[in-house]
Amino acid sequence: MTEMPTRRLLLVHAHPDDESINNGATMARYAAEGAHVTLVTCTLGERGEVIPPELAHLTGPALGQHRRRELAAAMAELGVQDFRLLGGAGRYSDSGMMGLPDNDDPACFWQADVDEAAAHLVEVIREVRPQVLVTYDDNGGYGHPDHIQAHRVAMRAAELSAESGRPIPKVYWNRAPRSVVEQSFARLREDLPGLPFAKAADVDDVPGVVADERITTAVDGTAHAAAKAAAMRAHATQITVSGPYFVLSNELAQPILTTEYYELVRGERASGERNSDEWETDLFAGVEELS
Ligand SMILES: CC(=O)N[C@H]1[C@@H](O[C@@H]2[C@H](O)[C@H](O)[C@@H](O)[C@H](O)[C@H]2O)O[C@H](CO)[C@@H](O)[C@@H]1O
Ligand SMILES: [Zn+2]
Repeated sequence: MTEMPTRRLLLVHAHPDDESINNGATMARYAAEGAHVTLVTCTLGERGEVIPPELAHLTGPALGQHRRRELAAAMAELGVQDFRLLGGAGRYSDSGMMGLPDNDDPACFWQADVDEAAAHLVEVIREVRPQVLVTYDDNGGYGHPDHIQAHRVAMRAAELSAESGRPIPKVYWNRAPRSVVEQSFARLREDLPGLPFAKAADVDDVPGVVADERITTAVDGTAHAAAKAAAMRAHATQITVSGPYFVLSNELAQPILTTEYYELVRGERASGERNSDEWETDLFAGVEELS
């Protein structure tokens, strides 16, 4: 059995595309640096809207299988080889946007038993033994049921791991500092006339936007900007990219962030001081001393 790399990162996401949007630069950077990056995706996004007209016929399981191929293509762009579906392909289906009757589908992730779903994730944690876990905040970033459930399952799995004597040293939520997002949108509004997009989204449309003070960690992935954009392009049913900007099927332009931001919610900041002005610059900072 080949020796696992010293540094091991586990990310838990709701649909194919979330990993590239939220963490594409971080994943590419750590994979390039030799860390073991494991992605667990909870559904195949079977209820997603489809952007390209020539693919508009794809719905349900056929869309899910297509998005599974998009995910594999995106992982190739990021250099990530370990990517899995929670409980195996098709175990949990896309729940649709909050409030829709789709949310009541017994097979959808929103209806999943959290402990049962977390047990599938604990199996991955026991195998990979990650020092760092990344997931969404308790609102799933923007209130989508699958994102909220992914948060609940990831945090429950971290709790179960700790209870069994295998705590994950550091747990982070995806975040975006309001000042950085506001500056990015100011540039976007200036550039908008030259883009193939008609409208800009609002700052608060960006998942996980919080006051700068909530941010603990900024991972500079600028060197991997091209890989992140290519990974987002690979999710062609969901994302259209133009330069440093993208739209989802709602056609509202957003900036592609290549420094990606996090809030440490379990474990100790490397500096050992909470609320210090200095942001961590490495998710693994201090881990060696911890594990
Ligand atoms: C980024 C993300 O989580 N996308 C989800 C989301 O898709 C959005 C949804 O279709 C919405 O109605 C559109 O306006 C928006 O543009 C889409 O991004 O929800 C889908 C259904 O659950 C999911 O498949 C998709 O991955
Ligand atoms: Zn999603």
